[in-house]
Amino acid sequence: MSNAANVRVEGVSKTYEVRAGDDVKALDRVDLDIAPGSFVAIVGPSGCGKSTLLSLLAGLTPVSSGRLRIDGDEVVKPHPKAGVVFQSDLLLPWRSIIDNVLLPIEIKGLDRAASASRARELLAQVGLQGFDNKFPFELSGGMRQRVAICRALIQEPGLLLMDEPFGALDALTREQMIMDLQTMWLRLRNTVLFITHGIDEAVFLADRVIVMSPRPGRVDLDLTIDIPRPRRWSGIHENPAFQHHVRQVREMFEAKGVLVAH
Ligand SMILES: Nc1ncnc2c1ncn2[C@@H]1O[C@H](COP(=O)(O)OP(=O)(O)OP(=O)(O)O)[C@@H](O)[C@H]1O
Repeated sequence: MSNAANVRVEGVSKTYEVRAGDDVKALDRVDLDIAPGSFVAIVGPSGCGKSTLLSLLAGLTPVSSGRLRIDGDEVVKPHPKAGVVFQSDLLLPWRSIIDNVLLPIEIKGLDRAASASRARELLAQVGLQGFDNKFPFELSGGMRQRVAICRALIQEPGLLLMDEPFGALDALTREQMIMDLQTMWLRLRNTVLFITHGIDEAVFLADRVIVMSPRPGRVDLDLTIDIPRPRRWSGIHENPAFQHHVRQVREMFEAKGVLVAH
C-alpha cells in the first residue's frame, strides 16, 4: 500500500491518575520507530501497558510525556490514516453487516454508495460473501471479528492498530484468522501494529517483535524476524528460526520473572 504510515514513539510515558496518591504508571519512556509497511507485534505480560500504547497511538488517550507521530503528524486525536481493531468486535447490533463495514465512511461524511462495492469486496475476501444483509447476532465470533477487520480496512488505513484481535476466538478460528491476516497484509503492505499475548502468533506474523517489560512497560527486546513469506502455520513450530525466536522471547520473560522455567 502506497500510503503505509511511519510511526514514531518518542520517549512516551503514561501515568493514569486514578485518585490522589494512587497513580498507575503504565508506560515509561518508550521509544519506537516503525518503518512504513512493516508488521510489528508487541508482546508483554498482562498489565504492562500494551493496550495503553495502542490507545495512545489511536489518539483515544493523551500521553503524559513524550511524543507520538504518524507520518510526522503529532497524534493528539484519531489520525485519519489509522484504523483500529479491538479484541471484542464492537459491531453495532442494529446495523446489518454491510452497514457496520460502512460506518467509518458515514462518520466521515463520505459517499456511501461509492464505497459499497469495496465493502462487499472486502467481505468476500474474508469469506463473507452473501452476508451483507445479515445482522451481527447471526454470525459466529470469528465471522464478527472478520467484519470488524473489514470495517477498519474500508478506510484503507496506512496504519492498522490491532489489540489482541484474536484473543477471544477458539484455537481453530484463531489459526485461520492468523493465516488470513498474513494474506491480507501481503496484499496491502500497510503498517500493522499487532498486540498479542501469543508468542507464537507474534513470531509467525511479524517482521519485528517488541517484547515489553512488566509494568511500567518499557522495550526489553526488539527482534527482527526474517522467516521468508508467505509463512505457513502448519509446520511452523518445527521451523528452527521460529523456534529460536520463540525461545528468545520466552527467555526474556523468564529473566523478568514473567514465566517460571521448569
Ligand atoms: N483508564 C485507566 N485508568 C486507570 N488505570 C488504567 C486505565 N487503563 C489501564 N490502566 C492500568 O494501566 C496498566 C496497563 O494497562 P494496559 O491495559 O495498557 O495493559 P496491557 O498490557 O494491555 O494488559 P493486558 O495484556 O492484560 O490486556 C494496568 O495496571 C491497568 O490497570
